[in-house]
Amino acid sequence: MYVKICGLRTPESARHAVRAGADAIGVVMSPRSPRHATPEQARVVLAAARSARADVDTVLVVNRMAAAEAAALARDLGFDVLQLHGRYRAADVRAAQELIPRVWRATSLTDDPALTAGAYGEERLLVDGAEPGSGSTWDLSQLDPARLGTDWLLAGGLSPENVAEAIAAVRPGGVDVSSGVESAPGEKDLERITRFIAAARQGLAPTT
Ligand SMILES: O=C(O)c1ccccc1N[C@@H]1O[C@H](COP(=O)(O)O)[C@@H](O)[C@H]1O
Repeated sequence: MYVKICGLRTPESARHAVRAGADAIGVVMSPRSPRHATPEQARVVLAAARSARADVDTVLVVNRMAAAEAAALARDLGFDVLQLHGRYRAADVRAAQELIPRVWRATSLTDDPALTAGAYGEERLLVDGAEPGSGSTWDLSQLDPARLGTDWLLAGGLSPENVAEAIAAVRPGGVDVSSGVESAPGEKDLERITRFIAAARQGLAPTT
């Protein structure tokens, strides 16, 4: 099970997430998010994550930013992957891939009821709730995993307490969390990060 811990802004939280076993770490650059990072914070987080494990996937997460602008930002800051939230077209994904080949498309059943993995040429599809980064859960029973293959990522309101159940329900290739591993908006809780990764990997509900 591939695990991404998102919304990191400090070197301590980045190192911790990677040492605890995260496959990917995310930095959010979206001014309305409580996790919005500056370019300098992004550089520090990337260096810390890579010092813990050189081959960790580093992901720039943006919301409704022009795709070419986001791709240039991801390339210039040295991210491995660009995660696009918003209503993009296949042409936007292709344009972004000219600058950074690894692009993940994040969408929801609300924005894209006919969800199909790879439909826009993205490396990975991330299926989220309707409000990215809100921590809100959504109705997984509305999803038809048969359309999604095996490599898609599930997000939206996941936490150490519910991730095992969510995985059992829809069998994603990976999971992504932001709010659910925080003690307050934008404040990562290292113990919750450890518990989330363990629960996702073991498929067991963790004890509190
Ligand atoms: O985390 C954010 O603040 C954020 C802001 C804007 C776009 C995406 C964001 N995060 C991504 O949202 C989902 C789920 O987040 P949560 O666990 O429900 O808080 C996840 O893909 C994050 O990468």
